[in-house]
Amino acid sequence: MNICITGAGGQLGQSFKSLTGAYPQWQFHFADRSIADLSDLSTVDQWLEASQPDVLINCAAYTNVNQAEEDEALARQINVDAVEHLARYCSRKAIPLFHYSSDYVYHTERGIPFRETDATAPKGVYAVTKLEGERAALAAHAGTTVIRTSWVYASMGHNFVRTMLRLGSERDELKVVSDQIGTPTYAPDLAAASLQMLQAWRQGTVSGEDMAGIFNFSNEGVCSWYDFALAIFELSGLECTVHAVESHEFPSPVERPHYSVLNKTRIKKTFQLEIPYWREALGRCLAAIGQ
Ligand SMILES: NC(=O)C1=CN([C@@H]2O[C@H](COP(=O)(O)OP(=O)(O)OC[C@H]3O[C@@H](n4cnc5c(N)ncnc54)[C@H](OP(=O)(O)O)[C@@H]3O)[C@@H](O)[C@H]2O)C=CC1
Ligand SMILES: Cc1cn([C@H]2C[C@H](O)[C@@H](COP(=O)(O)OP(=O)(O)O[C@H]3O[C@@H](C)C(=O)[C@@H](O)[C@H]3O)O2)c(=O)[nH]c1=O
Repeated sequence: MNICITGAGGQLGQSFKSLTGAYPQWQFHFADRSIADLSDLSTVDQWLEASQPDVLINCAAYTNVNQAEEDEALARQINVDAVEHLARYCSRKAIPLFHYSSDYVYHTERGIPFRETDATAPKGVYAVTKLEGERAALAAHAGTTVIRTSWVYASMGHNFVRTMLRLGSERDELKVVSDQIGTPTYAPDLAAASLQMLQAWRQGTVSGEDMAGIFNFSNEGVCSWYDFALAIFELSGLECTVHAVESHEFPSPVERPHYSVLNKTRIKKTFQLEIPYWREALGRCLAAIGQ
């Protein structure tokens, strides 16, 4: 089976790369932006033609939440138009498409872990385009699997863990928001779960129909960004005093949700997944970084 993966240079894309050894029965084809540029669909089509996917996994996205406010056209091109294009291709070929979305699409004041069927109310260009991208993909191809995830980090790339380690080594004190609650997701755990889903489908324990649609996924547990920062410094042994602040004390052009914890019952039950606790996953990430 040919598994083709876009956005190979990102956190999730690289995490898939690190797991290929566990699936010797499958052939993986990775494309970063230099091979398949989602803002130039002819390069995407050429790569698809050459690699002939049996499954397509889209890890490419415009993910800079603040910058997206100024780059709306590009964010929409990558997070919506290109996703619809990929979904149309998968529909024509009758192959599964895996695509990723964000906890930021929910953004309502529910205060109970969000189920996939709950109302959405995204704020800001990034979150709005992520929701539009999900909808476009699901409308174009019934065999689309959308995984909504949150607070993704890895030992490489741009993420909160690496930012905290950098700032913590430069400063004695940091201010971190304590009124935004969610769950971190270690990118290799998300990649591993995605491959377990495909394996269940391939082995016939889960049908293509049951694999399609929207699923939430994050690590287990709940924390604020402040708690997350404290854990990063505690587990890495780096000394830095962290002050809990409210969101308005860390000004940003985009409002983040105060609560975006995901209910993961659907993915756990459908695929019999055991999901690691966020602090344990953070420990593995810090070990991989060498902290
Ligand atoms: N990061 C997070 O906190 C969260 C991410 N998600 C979603 O999970 C998915 C994976 O995110 P993650 O791996 O963390 O994100 P990253 O930002 O680490 O990776 C995104 C990748 O997309 C690539 N990309 C951007 N523009 C293009 C383009 N025009 N053509 C081809 N590739 C492009 C980037 O390439 P380059 O390296 O060249 O810039 C980058 O490698 C995304 O759908 C994201 O929206 C959901 C919730 C949280
Ligand atoms: C660096 C820093 C951030 N913060 C706050 C800002 C923000 O509310 C929170 C996290 O910072 P980030 O820059 O990682 O935030 P952000 O880029 O909004 O992270 C989001 O990225 C997109 C792609 C997603 O889909 C989301 O799930 C989420 O991971 O911490 C502080 O309070 N103090 C700091 O020193």
